[in-house]
Amino acid sequence: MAPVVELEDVTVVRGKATLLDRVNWVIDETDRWVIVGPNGAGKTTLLQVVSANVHPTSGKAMILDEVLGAVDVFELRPRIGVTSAALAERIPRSESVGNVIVSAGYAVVGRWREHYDPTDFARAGELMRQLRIERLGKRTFGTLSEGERKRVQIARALMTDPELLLLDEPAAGLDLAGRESLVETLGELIADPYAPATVLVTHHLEEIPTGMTHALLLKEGRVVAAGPIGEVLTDTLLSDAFDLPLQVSQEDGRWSARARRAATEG
Ligand SMILES: Nc1ncnc2c1ncn2[C@@H]1O[C@H](COP(=O)(O)OP(=O)(O)OP(=O)(O)O)[C@@H](O)[C@H]1O
Repeated sequence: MAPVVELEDVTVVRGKATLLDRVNWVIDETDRWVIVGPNGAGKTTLLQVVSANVHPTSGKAMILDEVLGAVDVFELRPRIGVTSAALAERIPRSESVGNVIVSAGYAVVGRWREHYDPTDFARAGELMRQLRIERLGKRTFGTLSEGERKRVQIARALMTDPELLLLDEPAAGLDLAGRESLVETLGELIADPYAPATVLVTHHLEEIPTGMTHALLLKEGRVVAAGPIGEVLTDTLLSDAFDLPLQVSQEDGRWSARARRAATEG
């Protein structure tokens, strides 16, 4: 089975800045990846490459069997579900939740005169149930809480039955209960063997749902480590990525990290 994503020495340069530096990465169909790294490490840039929104300056990016640069990205993008703060900002606040979700089929934000089939609405309804937002269908996006908005965006990202799902900091800005509830829902989603290959970007290990299989650590545009999650989220590698002595723990499939306390005398 061909990988869903294959990056070979992908480098992205803007002016004098190297945002990604010779990144090699393979995502297989059943993989659920988490990308962790400090602010400015290049996480969002990496997701932009994988979502066919940024082309590598050099290197090769193969996404869903297509080579970036040699494919019509407008055909490729509907095959990839994305949630990000930047995308959320483009959603009209006056749009109903149902329309925010169903309009993903046309890759538009803001429903206008597109035609939708009853199956589209049935699919949107099913996703709203899965994301536990079925009661919000008629509400406008602008009236939702941050947690509800995140769920609507995930439902929208899944609307086209994507082959790849990219979640850029899905739990950012949520309170503790909201985070825990969303992390639980994400865990349920990715536990489905038919769920698409998934990549989740986060700053916080506490936001990693159970069932994530792999992790990639980024620092200054470079991959510090990539592989099975248990081999990557270690004290040593995470401390290296964040330039801070860290202690990582895992319990019941959930992760956390905190600064290691300096040894005290006496
Ligand atoms: N067009 C650009 N020109 C120059 N530098 C850029 C440009 N776009 C992004 N950068 C820089 O590239 C680096 C990587 O940015 P990116 O947003 O990918 O990081 P990130 O890991 O997602 O960060 P954060 O965790 O803060 O969201 C940052 O230092 C950013 O300032």
